[in-house]
Amino acid sequence: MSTSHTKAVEQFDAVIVGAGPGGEVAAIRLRGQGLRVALIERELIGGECGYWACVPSKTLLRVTTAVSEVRHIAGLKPPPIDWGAVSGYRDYMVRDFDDRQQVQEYEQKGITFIRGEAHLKGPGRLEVAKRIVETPHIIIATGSQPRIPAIEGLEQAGYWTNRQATAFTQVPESVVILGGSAQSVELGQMFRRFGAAVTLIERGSYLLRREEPELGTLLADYLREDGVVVELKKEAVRVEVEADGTRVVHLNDGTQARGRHIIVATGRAPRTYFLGLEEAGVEVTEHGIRVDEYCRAAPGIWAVGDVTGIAKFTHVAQYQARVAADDILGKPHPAKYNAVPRVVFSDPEIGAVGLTAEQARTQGLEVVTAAVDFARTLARPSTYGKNINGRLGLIADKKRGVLVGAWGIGPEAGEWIHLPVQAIHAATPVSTLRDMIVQFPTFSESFFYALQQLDV
Ligand SMILES: Cc1cc2nc3c(=O)[nH]c(=O)nc-3n(C[C@H](O)[C@H](O)[C@H](O)COP(=O)(O)OP(=O)(O)OC[C@H]3O[C@@H](n4cnc5c(N)ncnc54)[C@H](O)[C@@H]3O)c2cc1C
Ligand SMILES: NC(=O)c1ccc[n+]([C@@H]2O[C@H](COP(=O)([O-])OP(=O)(O)OC[C@H]3O[C@@H](n4cnc5c(N)ncnc54)[C@H](O)[C@@H]3O)[C@@H](O)[C@H]2O)c1
Repeated sequence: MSTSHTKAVEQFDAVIVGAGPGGEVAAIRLRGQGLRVALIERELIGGECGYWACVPSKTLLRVTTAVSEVRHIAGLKPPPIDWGAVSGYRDYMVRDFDDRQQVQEYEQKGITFIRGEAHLKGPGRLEVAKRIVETPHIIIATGSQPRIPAIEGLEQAGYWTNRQATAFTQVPESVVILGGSAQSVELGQMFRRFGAAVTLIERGSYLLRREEPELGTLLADYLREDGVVVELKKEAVRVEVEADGTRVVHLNDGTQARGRHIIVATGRAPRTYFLGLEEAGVEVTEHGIRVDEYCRAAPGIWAVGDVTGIAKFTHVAQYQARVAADDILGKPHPAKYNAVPRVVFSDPEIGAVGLTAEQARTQGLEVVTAAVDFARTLARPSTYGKNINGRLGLIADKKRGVLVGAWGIGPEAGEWIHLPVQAIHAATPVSTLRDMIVQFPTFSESFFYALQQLDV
């Protein structure tokens, strides 16, 4: 019998913790099959992606890319940037940090939305906002947060993460960015093109450490052409603030970088600390919640998205959400990650999928590669504008006669990289791909020419 001290227990078929891209897709898919679903979110529906990551950064980058595109076209002059209008559109795209309409839409769908931070309280039981919910199926979709390196003076000096770096109201005069991967490259080029002086500090020997090294080298050249100072093989060891607010970042080679703000973009850590996961039998490593190929983390618990640390992309969070939801619905199919697209929205864009040549060799494959230089091979670059170039590389397993990886840099790479994405996903034989007809003059023709070169 319940007393005034005992909380009423609410029962659901499934409870999803975190309403980022992963949590949203899982909730809608399960509700679509008639399950009683609760969706718990401690901040805003849409997660990091919707407010402080993909959406604002791509909205802002589109402006600087469009202006730059004009520079390449004969007879056009770059228009001035109206920052008020730009930031107004960014604010519209992040819904002015207001998700009331989303809450209503979920309720109309019959999903119970609960605002608050969820804590696991035993098998199938969660506490949130002074409510107790029970369910046989919990999906953890709590995302990731910035990994802050231990650098003397950094905490005292203060720093920006992706949150401040996508929600800023005035373009700073200068920034120093720590890290040299997707976040830093996108933010660095964006700030530079909005007029800030930018220094980017990466401890590795090339940018985009998970990609084909050639991509990082080409990208560094493009960033330097924009005026970004790219410092490779360097690390920050100490930070101090001068009287006028300038942050001075001392590097391990005795040099320094100076800026009004420091942006920390040195990777992201899983958001797991408050959930009580270990007690529930979930294994948590520094990369995230360990899951099997069905996104199962423990009996009655699934995990999807950044919190798994498998591949921190919105489309992967959404894919894993479909995998976990289908498992719960009794239609299991294992997750496959061999054809995940990885796009960096720099200018020119970077697209990649599958293995690098080095990774393929490490796996013992009989690796053959081919690469195509756009300006030398295609008609599209010169019809697109002046001084347009790009490159596409393919990596194949000669023994199986299929592609296992691809990388590209050039205008719209984020679109045409999906040709190899589909080929790798479907394991289409190279001999079949070679017979494909590709529209003239497009950047996609590079795929056709690279295929002809492959020794498969
Ligand atoms: C600057 C930047 C740009 C990016 N750009 C892209 C891009 O262009 N394309 C792309 O694919 N990826 C991009 N990413 C990565 C992308 O943002 C993430 O992969 C994606 O947000 C992961 O989705 P998720 O659902 O796993 O987590 P999140 O989006 O982090 O959402 C998790 C949600 O869970 C909530 N939560 C956490 N703990 C609890 C709790 N205990 N109780 C209740 N709620 C909780 C959080 O408040 C959050 O809303 C970018 C990342 C950054 C930092
Ligand atoms: N377009 C996109 O899809 C997109 C854009 C931005 C971010 N993301 C995702 O967000 C996640 C986080 O991105 P990220 O770029 O922060 O992380 P990352 O883990 O990809 O890269 C971090 C980089 O910081 C460097 N680094 C770490 N500590 C350092 C230090 N003390 N000094 C100098 N360099 C240091 C590392 O060598 C590495 O190159 C990624 O997994 C990425 O997939 C995706």
